[in-house]
Amino acid sequence: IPEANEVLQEADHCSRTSRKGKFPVIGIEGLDATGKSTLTESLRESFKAVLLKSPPDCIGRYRKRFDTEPPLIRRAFYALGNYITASFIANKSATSPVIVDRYWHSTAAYAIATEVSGKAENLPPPHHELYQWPLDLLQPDLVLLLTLSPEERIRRIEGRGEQKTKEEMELEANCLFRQRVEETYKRMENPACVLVDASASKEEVFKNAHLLIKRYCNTLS
Ligand SMILES: Nc1ncnc2c1ncn2[C@@H]1O[C@H](COP(=O)(O)OP(=O)(O)OP(=O)(O)O)[C@@H](O)[C@H]1O
Ligand SMILES: Nc1ccn([C@H]2C[C@H](O)[C@@H](COP(=O)(O)O)O2)c(=O)n1
Repeated sequence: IPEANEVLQEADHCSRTSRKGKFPVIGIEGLDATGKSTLTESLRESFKAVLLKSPPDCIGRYRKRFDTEPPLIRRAFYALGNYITASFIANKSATSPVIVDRYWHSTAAYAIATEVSGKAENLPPPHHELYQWPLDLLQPDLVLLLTLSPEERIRRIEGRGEQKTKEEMELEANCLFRQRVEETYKRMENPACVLVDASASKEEVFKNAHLLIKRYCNTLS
C-alpha cells in the first residue's frame, strides 16, 4: 500500500512521547450521528478550546483508501491516527483546553465489536486488558459518550441525507454490531466514558456536557 509510507512519514514528524499540557483534554465519543460534531463545535466555542479529531486532518486524505483494506490494516491506520492526534493534543493543551472528536475509545470499540460476533455477551469480560487505555498514549482528562436510541439515530442519519459509509450501513442493518460497539464503549477503562443522554435537544445536550466538564475540570471558566 504506497499510501502507508506517506502516513508513516506524517507519524515520523510527530513526537513519540506526547505529554499533556496544563489545560484539560476532553474526548467526545459515540456512534455516528449521535451528535458529536454538533456538541464539539459548541464546546469549542464555549470553552475557547482547540478542536481536534482522530484521525487528524493531516492523514484524512488517506482514510478512504484504508477503509477499503481488511480490518487489521484499517484498524492500524486508525490506531496510528490516534498517536498522531496525541502529539497535537500535547502541543495545544499547553496553551488552551482541547476537545477531541473521537479518539482511542472509538478505535477500540469498533475493532473489538468487529472481531466478536453475535450478542454483546460474547465480548471479552469487563475489566479485560483490551478495555484498558494504552500506556503509551496521551490520556484525556474526561471522555463523554453520547448515547441515543437506535430509532433516533437512524432518523438523524436519514435527516443528514449524506451517503453512508459501509460501516454506517452495517451499524444500521446489524443491530447486534451496534450493541457490541456501544457495550464496548461502556466497558472502556482508565478513563471510563461518562454517559450523556444525546436524545435531548442540542441546547440541553450542550448544557449537560458543559456541566459535566466544569465539574471534572474545575480549571475551566
Ligand atoms: N441533540 C440533537 N437533537 C436533534 N438533532 C441533533 C442533535 N444533535 C445533532 N443533531 C443532528 O443530527 C445529525 C448528526 O449530528 P452530528 O453530525 O453532530 O453527529 P456525529 O456524531 O458527529 O456524526 P458522525 O460521527 O457520523 O460524523 C445532524 O444533522 C445534527 O444537526
Ligand atoms: N479514532 C477513530 C475514529 C474513527 N474510527 C473508525 C470507526 C468507524 O469505523 C469509523 C467512524 O468514524 P466517522 O465516520 O463517524 O467519523 O471510523 C476509529 O476506528 N478510530
